[in-house]
Order: sequence, then structure tokens, then C-alpha cells
Amino acid sequence: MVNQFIQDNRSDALSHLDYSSESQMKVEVEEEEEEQILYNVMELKEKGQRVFIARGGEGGLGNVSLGKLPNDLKPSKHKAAMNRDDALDFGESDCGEAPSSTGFPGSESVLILELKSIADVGLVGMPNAGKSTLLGAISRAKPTVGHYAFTTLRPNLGNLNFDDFSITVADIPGLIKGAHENRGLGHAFLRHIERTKVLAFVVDLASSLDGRKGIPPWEQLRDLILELEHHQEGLSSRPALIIANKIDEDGAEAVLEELKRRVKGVVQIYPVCAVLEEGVAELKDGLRALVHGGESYVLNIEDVVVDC
Ligand SMILES: Nc1nc2c(ncn2[C@@H]2O[C@H](COP(=O)(O)OP(=O)(O)OP(=O)(O)O)[C@@H](O)[C@H]2O)c(=O)[nH]1
Ligand SMILES: [Mg+2]
Repeated sequence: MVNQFIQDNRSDALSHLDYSSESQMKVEVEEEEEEQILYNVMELKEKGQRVFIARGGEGGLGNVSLGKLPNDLKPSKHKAAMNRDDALDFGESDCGEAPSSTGFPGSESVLILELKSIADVGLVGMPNAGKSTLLGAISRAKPTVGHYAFTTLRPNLGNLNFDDFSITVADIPGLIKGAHENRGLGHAFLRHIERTKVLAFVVDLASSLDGRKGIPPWEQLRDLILELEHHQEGLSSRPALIIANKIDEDGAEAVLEELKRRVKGVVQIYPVCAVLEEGVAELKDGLRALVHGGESYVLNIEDVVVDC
């Protein structure tokens, strides 16, 4: 996305931005001398899509364009001299002809570009839930895994391959309560979820076992949905499933049963052990059904019972 556009705009140089003819999008920029700052100017989503962000200089062809140059001023001998400055201000020529055109400089723009990962599935979970381990289990990606929070600092993409097609899965850095206010790694990564078709909520079944002070899975789900909604209203309203990870840990089965009781509605819960790749085949089928099979289950905040 062209997120921010700073334009040093000459009034006669660029009065509008004409985005690609395909998209037919136009942003009118007021004609004024001073610098302008525009936000969220344009999103480039299609292959080959183009955006017009600055106009090149005009005219300034100099005596070359007159075709009456004496031999010693021919471009072949004066390539180095025919730089932009010469073209802009050629002055009176040696051959006595008036310069063909003084020319005008082009407009200048400073752009801040923002990359939003495009994936079919976004793995959304708290730090340490096992998202990266899971991506490694379902695809050939080899993301770094660590037993501490915020191991993943940048999104990882992996391909989940089937016979006839493949699904792209994005493992993004863990989200914590307050991510939309820039806590943890903050909302910098929430934007990657904007592009995904399907949300896979990854919860850690073991986080509150054995007196560990982690957040129980149903609270993880509630906090994750709230963070998505704080970032962008409606962001959580897309086909989703729940991945209940670390089912191998002692006591995790009981937590899974409680999670099933606390999640109402139709969203499917897939118990997995990402490290041993258990439950992964069923999960792959579930992802396939959501991305390509026409299934659509949305996880609403009201569906998650936190306080009993
Ligand atoms: N027992 C058990 N441990 C797991 C499982 N999956 C992952 N882990 C462990 O959980 C820890 C965190 O795994 P990661 O895959 O790095 O977690 P993450 O969600 O990507 O973490 P961040 O990148 O910090 O958001 C690592 O020590 C993994 O070995 C599992 O199925 N069972
Ligand atoms: Mg990770």
C-alpha cells in the first residue's frame, strides 16, 4: 500500500494523480505550492497494477531537437554534457538558434510504502502458542521456534500443498492484549491479517496448566478477537477455525473439553500437537474446506464464554 504520500507539488506540474487505467481510481490533489501529506493514497492489489505518483519534467530538449547542431555539438560526442541540467537550461546556442524549449522540472514525491502480506490463512495467536511450529508442521517453511514470547518478529509465509492447489498460510508475530495500542509488537502486524481470507486462531492449551500463570485458551480467544476488532471493525468476521495446540501436555485434554464447552456456535476446534505433527492432517482438511470448500464459520465474541 502506498500509505503516505508527500508531494512537493508545483501548481502546473501535477494537479491530479491518475491511477492505472484499469482501476480508474483518481485522487484529486489540490493545486498549491507547498508540501502536501496524503494518507492511505492507494492500494496495489492486482498483478501489473500501476500508480502514477510523480510527473517527469517537460520539454527542455535543447538544441538537439532543432537538428541543426554543428558537428562538435552532436550528442554522440557530448553524451556526458547532455545531462538533465543542460536539458533544462540550454541557454542561447553556439549555432545562433534559440533553444527549442527551456523545460520544466518534474514533481517530487516521498512515499512510505507499507507491505501487507497476502495469504489465504492467517495464524492468529498469543506469543508462544506454537504458531511457527505449526507452520513448519503444515508446510515446508522453516520458521524460527523458541520457548519464549516474541520469537517471530516478521511474518513467515508457507504453502500448504494439495494435489490440485495450494493455500498460503501466514504466521505472524504473537498478539497480546493491547496490541492495537502498540503493546508487544503492536499493531504493525495486525495489518497483515487484513488480507487473509481465513483466520486460524491458535490457542495454547497448556498455558494455564500446572499452576502456570498463562492465560486460559478461552480468554486467549476473547482477547484475540477484541484486538482484531480494535484494529479494524469487522476484522474478525471472516471464516475461522480454532487450533487447540499442545494437546500432548498433561492435563491438556481436560482443558480442551472445557474449551469446547465454552465456545458456542459452529466454529470447528482442531486439537493438535504441532511438534509431533499430530492432528495436522485433519487440520489441513479443515483449512481446505474453509478456503476452497465453501464452508464458512465465523467466531463471534459472544460465542466465547469467559466468565461462568
Ligand atoms: N508441548 C508442546 N510444545 C509445543 C507445541 N508446539 C509448539 N510448542 C513449543 O512452544 C514454544 C513456542 O513455539 P513457537 O512455535 O515459537 O510459538 P509462536 O506462537 O510462534 O511464538 P511467537 O513467535 O513468540 O509468537 C516452543 O518451545 C515450541 O517447541 C506442541 O504441540 N506441544
Ligand atoms: Mg513464532
